[in-house]
Amino acid sequence: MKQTEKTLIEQMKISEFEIAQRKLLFSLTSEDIMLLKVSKPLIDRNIDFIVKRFYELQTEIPEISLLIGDADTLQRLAHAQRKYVVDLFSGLYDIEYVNNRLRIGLVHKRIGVEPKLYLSAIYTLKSLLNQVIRDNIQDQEQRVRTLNALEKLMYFDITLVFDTYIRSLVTEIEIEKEKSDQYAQDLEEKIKERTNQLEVMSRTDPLTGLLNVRHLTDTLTSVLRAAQRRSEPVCFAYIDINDLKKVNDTKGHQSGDEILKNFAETIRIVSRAEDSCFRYGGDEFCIILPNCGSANAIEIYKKRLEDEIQKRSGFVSYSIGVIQTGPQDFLDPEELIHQADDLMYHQKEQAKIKLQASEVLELRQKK
Ligand SMILES: Nc1nc2c(ncn2[C@@H]2O[C@H](COP(=O)(O)OP(=O)(O)OP(=O)(O)O)[C@@H](O)[C@H]2O)c(=O)[nH]1
Repeated sequence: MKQTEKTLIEQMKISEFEIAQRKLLFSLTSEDIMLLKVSKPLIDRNIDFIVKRFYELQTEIPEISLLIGDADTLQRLAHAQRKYVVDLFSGLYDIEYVNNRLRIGLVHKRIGVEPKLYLSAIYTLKSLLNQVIRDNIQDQEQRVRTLNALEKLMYFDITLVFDTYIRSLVTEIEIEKEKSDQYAQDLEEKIKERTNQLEVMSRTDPLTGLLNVRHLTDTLTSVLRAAQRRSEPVCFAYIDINDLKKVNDTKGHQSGDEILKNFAETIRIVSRAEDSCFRYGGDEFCIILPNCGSANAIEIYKKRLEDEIQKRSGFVSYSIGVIQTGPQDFLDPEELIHQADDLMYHQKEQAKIKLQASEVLELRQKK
């Protein structure tokens, strides 16, 4: 249920029982109530004087005068004060009476009437009422008991006003706390998001979007451990683009970049979700192929790679070295990388020798 759907009395959890308890707390008896009720005609006769004098005294205090602000507000307040004085001597201090007192605390908090100003106003009002009672009730015993009853009722009222005033303060603090909790939560989420972005950035090669070499050894170590537990083979492929320097020198560095990006995309497309693709650096790439033997790596993976190259860019020449480790004995990550690199280099040399031989043959045939 929304706060605005509850009355102030409900919000403050003040029941008939609670009102009776509070009356008991101040020894506000039915005899007191009777005495106040009996004084009603006397107060009614003097009400204009009481309210007028009350505001004369109140507006002499600069702080209060400033708070009241203008003649219309003063008139509205005087009207409310008149009603309060009448209520004080109504003899009816029920739920509605309590609700009106509770509302005062709320309004005071809202418009910034400090407790000291409220208490001084109550003191002024009580002095004026006491004066009227003293001047007009001849019977000494009745006069003393009426003054006493009025004092008890005004204390009863003050507690109600303070209850809502304090509750308003607490609510304000709770709202601020909620706001700052929300702010802290938002901040935490932003930091988490930013940390994730930074982590992804720290793991990614900016040109190709593949993983960078920083995490190669760690990834390889955990893949090898998992493979060891499951007795599965792992293949490691080391790839180097051929003659990238020539491309850079003849077509420009940007063309070289395009080749690297295109090749990285090709690797990504042909790899499975469980494969990890790295740009090792420069024009070198590595792929970890878990649960894959070298026959599959060469017959299936390499074939898919070549098909995709054909499909995408036509031609890019590369050298590749694929080393299988496991499922029984496993090389350590450094050795695996080293062997794959060696094999790639050997294949590159072989290809160069083959190319040179075919160029010599071509030249001879031309002659
Ligand atoms: N465009 C471009 N070129 C790069 C980048 N990183 C490295 N290179 C170039 O790639 C070339 C790699 O050199 P090598 O692998 O020694 O030589 P290569 O020309 O590929 O010849 P082989 O490897 O012997 O086939 C160098 O010329 C580097 O400048 C890059 O991010 N962008």
